[in-house]
Amino acid sequence: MTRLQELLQATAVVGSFRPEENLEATGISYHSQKVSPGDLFVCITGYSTDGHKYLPDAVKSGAAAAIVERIQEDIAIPQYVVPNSRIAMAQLADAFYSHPSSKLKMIGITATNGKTTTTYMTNAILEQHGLKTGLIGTVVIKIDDVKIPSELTTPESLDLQSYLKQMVDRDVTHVSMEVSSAALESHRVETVGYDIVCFNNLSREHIDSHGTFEKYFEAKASLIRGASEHSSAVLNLDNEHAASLVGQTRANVITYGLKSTEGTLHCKDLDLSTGRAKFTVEIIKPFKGDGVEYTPGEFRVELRIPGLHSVYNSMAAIAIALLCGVPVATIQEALRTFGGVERRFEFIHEDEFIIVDDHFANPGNIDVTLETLRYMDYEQCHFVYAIRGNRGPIINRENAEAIVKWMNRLEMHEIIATRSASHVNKNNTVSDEETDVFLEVMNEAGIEVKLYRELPDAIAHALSKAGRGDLILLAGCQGMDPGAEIALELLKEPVSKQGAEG
Ligand SMILES: CC(=O)N[C@H]1[C@@H](OP(=O)(O)OP(=O)(O)OC[C@H]2O[C@@H](n3ccc(=O)[nH]c3=O)[C@H](O)[C@@H]2O)O[C@H](CO)[C@@H](O)[C@@H]1O[C@H](C)C(=O)N[C@@H](C)C(=O)N[C@H](CCC(=O)O)C(=O)O
Repeated sequence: MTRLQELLQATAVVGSFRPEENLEATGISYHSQKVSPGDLFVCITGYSTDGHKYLPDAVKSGAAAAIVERIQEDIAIPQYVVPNSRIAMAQLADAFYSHPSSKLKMIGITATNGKTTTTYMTNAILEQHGLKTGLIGTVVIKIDDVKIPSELTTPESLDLQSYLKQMVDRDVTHVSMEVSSAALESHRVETVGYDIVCFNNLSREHIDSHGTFEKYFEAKASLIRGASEHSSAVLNLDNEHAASLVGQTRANVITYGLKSTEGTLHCKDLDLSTGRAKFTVEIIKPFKGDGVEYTPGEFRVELRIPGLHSVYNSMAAIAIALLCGVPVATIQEALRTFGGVERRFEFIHEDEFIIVDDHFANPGNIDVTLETLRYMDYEQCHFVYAIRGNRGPIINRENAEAIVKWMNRLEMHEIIATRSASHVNKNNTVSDEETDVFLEVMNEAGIEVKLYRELPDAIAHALSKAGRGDLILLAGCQGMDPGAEIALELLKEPVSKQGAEG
């Protein structure tokens, strides 16, 4: 319980209605269905509805006072006016939970692709070092050994601060978290004091919610630009957007790159022939980590997970771990055993032929996945693609163009596609328009498309063609992701029939 007057010091109150001096807030809430008696209810003007409309419901559930952008005169509880409720909520939550991020080593990672893998890798290294860790991201919220399924990539500020408080209470010291552009734009991480921020890559995803690519970049860049002089910014020099931020932050900048040799860390002698990466990390410029001073030198790294994208993700995780003072031998061991995240270039079968499963969400992701094939030794690739649904034809055109670009480079002339809705969740159906734009791009490029109604038939076709040394790439299959499951099931029995095309 916190005295409301004290709590309100945390934010800029510009007006009030029926203010009360001695009120106590038992909690904070922003959804009318989650209000507990005595709560301070924050009315948020949302994208789809307006939280002010739900103030009567919140009062019925016992809200004692409200934060509003506009006074609701017909509601008799004390109301405090703020210019922006989302910012106010972030500030109030931070104060209510006693500023938990200031008691934790906070690592915030942003990127279009690889945020989940990079946070998982970072967390794996920190755990290998014997630290008590927290993890916040798309898949899970991990509070030491307690795991809670995630609803968003980056939680709403109130939930985030509550998780951080629970981490403090359980003696967690280091937190790796994914920071989405949506979260940055909607002030979810406004009051989080990051010790390390990282920007790995940027490509055209989520532009729909930001309007333009520039706005999307600006949202992501704000994580780096807003970092304090006491923090470190880890930037990928090979990505022009990340590199452009080098001179735009007060943070101590640590850079990495495969192509660029100008930065702090350089990845060289890269071997991707088995798909799994082996490389040397060269410390080019001296820098400081927690309790350690690094001088120029080098060390070898072997990843269990494949792909060029994993190399970039691991370079980010290595830079972060070094900044946290984790010994090189611990980093090497953690990365050698790190098993990866589901559906991120996941080897699901390795025998006479290989089957790789990948979520393939956007052009940036397609680029890194297909570029990995360029370095791998295999006979033929059988490419099964589940056309993306529910995101409109623009992203499907861009995805198709990215696929064509790489199919040409890889000299692949056939793609096995499916628009089956049975394999996607209810929010993710594939429209005719989305399918047509894909077929149009393939047709223009002279690529033969074997279009199957059902994913199992498409996979069965690939399996019937696969020979010794071949690679089957299962790509796409958004939603319930049973592509891998179907393939493994089909492998148990001889393929008797090919599916119905059409
Ligand atoms: C576009 C966006 O960011 N939307 C988020 C936003 O929703 P909103 O502003 O539309 O909220 P709203 O539905 O209009 O409601 C307004 C207010 O009324 C309240 N309300 C609403 C209904 C009701 O019955 N009672 C009630 O009190 C709501 O709690 C809210 O406070 O605020 C909500 C509450 O925090 C979020 O759940 C919601 O995320 C939605 C589900 C979402 O899909 N967000 C995506 C875009 C997102 O954030 N994605 C990123 C990942 C992107 C990436 O991978 O990079 C993420 O971090 O997850």
